[in-house]
Parts: sequence; structure tokens; C-alpha cells
Amino acid sequence: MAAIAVPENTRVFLLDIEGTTTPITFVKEILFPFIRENLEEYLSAHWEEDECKQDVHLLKKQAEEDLRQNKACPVHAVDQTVHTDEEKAIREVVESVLWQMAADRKSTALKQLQGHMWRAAYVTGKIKGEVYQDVVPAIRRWRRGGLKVFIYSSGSVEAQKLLFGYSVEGHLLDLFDGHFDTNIGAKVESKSYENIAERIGCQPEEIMFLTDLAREAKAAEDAGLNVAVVVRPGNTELTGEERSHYRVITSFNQLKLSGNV
Ligand SMILES: CSCCC(=O)C(=O)COP(=O)(O)O
Ligand SMILES: [Mg+2]
Repeated sequence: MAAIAVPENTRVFLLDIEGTTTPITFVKEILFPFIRENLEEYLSAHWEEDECKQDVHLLKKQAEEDLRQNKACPVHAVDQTVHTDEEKAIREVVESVLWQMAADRKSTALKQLQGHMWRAAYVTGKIKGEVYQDVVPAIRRWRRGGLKVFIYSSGSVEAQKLLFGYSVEGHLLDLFDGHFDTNIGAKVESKSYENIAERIGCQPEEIMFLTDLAREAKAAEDAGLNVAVVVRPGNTELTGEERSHYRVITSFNQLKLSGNV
């Protein structure tokens, strides 16, 4: 396992979740099926609650935006006004959410609803957030070395806190100085990384971003961040060009800070 030097001026690690701290299989085989299997029942049970109404409102706005941009979808126009026929309205939301999930959309609307749905499953112990074994010791080491650690995931901040708050390794939220989701911008847009640097209060080049996806790595690099691409089982394969361009790691343990941290 080759050691990779972290640039000396690094003050912050910014971590992706799916494919980086956490196996893709946990997201695709546990979290997402939970949504598909419980969606209709969840909406029926919570339909009249403010939180659920806000989630549906956000989904409706997303569907309108998709229509404006001509994004193809058989049924995804969420019509919240059909209150005379609640079942029909719920059915339309279900269709919309399932369509977005089939396309692995990272819309804030979808991610917000998912986070709310997972809450009960985490709190009751039905689901525990999975974290690769090298992650926690490495983060503790970095923190002892004086670095800050933030999460940036397409999953909502609430979903992130559930995953690390109710993890297989216990409550891990003290590992992080903060969390970002798509409210700061999409992970494939470099502006999002500029926004994050500004919000943290450091220069982009003082941040090291770890992600499994080359298109996120490119966006971060374009914004001036240093980047390492994380290769874990089941992650999207990198092209030869990507492999030679980026620092590539298979474990956080490969990252060596100056000063032997
Ligand atoms: C953090 S909650 C579940 C993960 C999720 O919904 C997702 O879209 C993961 O995306 P990431 O940006 O962490 O690769
Ligand atoms: Mg990822």
C-alpha cells in the first residue's frame, strides 16, 4: 500500500460518504431499498404533517423544474392540489420519487425526503451506518494533528448525521467539524467547492477532498482543492487517464501528513 503525501498546507479534509467512508452496497442495498419498500406507507402515515408537506412541496418544485428542462419521465408531475383524492396525490409522489431514484438523482428534494424516512430506522436500530474500518482511526489521527474534518455528501445533512450518529462503530459525530450537502451546490460543480472553502474560512488549496467519483474530483480540482480519489470495492472504475492524473488510494491509511501524523 503506497503512502501518499498530503500537501503540507492542508488544514481541512473534506470527505464524500458513498464509496469513500462507506460502502456503496450499504447505500444501494440497504438505504435505497428501505425507501422503495416503505415510501407509500410513510407518505400515507405522515401526509398531514408539516415536515412531510414541506418535503412534498420541494418535490413538486423539482418536478416543475424538470418539466421546464424537458427531463423525460413518464409520471413525475407532483400535483399537491389534488387533495380531494389523497391516494392519487400520494401515488403521484411515489412515482416521482421512484423515478428520481431509478435515475440516481441527487436532487435536494429527494435527499431531504430520504433523510426524514431513514430517521426512524436508525433511531430504532433497524439500520446502522456502515463505515470502512480505516476511516475512524485515520480521522482521529488527522484531528490529533490539528486538521479539521468536514463531510460533503449528496445525502442531506440530516441523513449524514444519522449515518454517523447511529453507526456500526457507535456515535461518530464528534469526528466532524461540520457537514455540507447539495444546499451548498451540486458535487459536480466547482462553485460548490468555492462556497465550501468560503464557509469554512480557508483557501481552496488548504482543503483535501476525498471522493470515489472522478467528476466530483474534477469539479473540486477546478476550484483549487487538492484531491484524492478513493477506490473501494464496487466503486465506479477509473479510466487509465484518471488513474494517472489523480492521487488514488484504497485506504485512508495511505495518506501521510507531514510530521508523521
Ligand atoms: C449520507 S446518506 C446516503 C447517501 C446518499 O443518499 C447519497 O446520495 C450518497 O452520495 P455521496 O455524495 O455521499 O456519494
Ligand atoms: Mg460518493
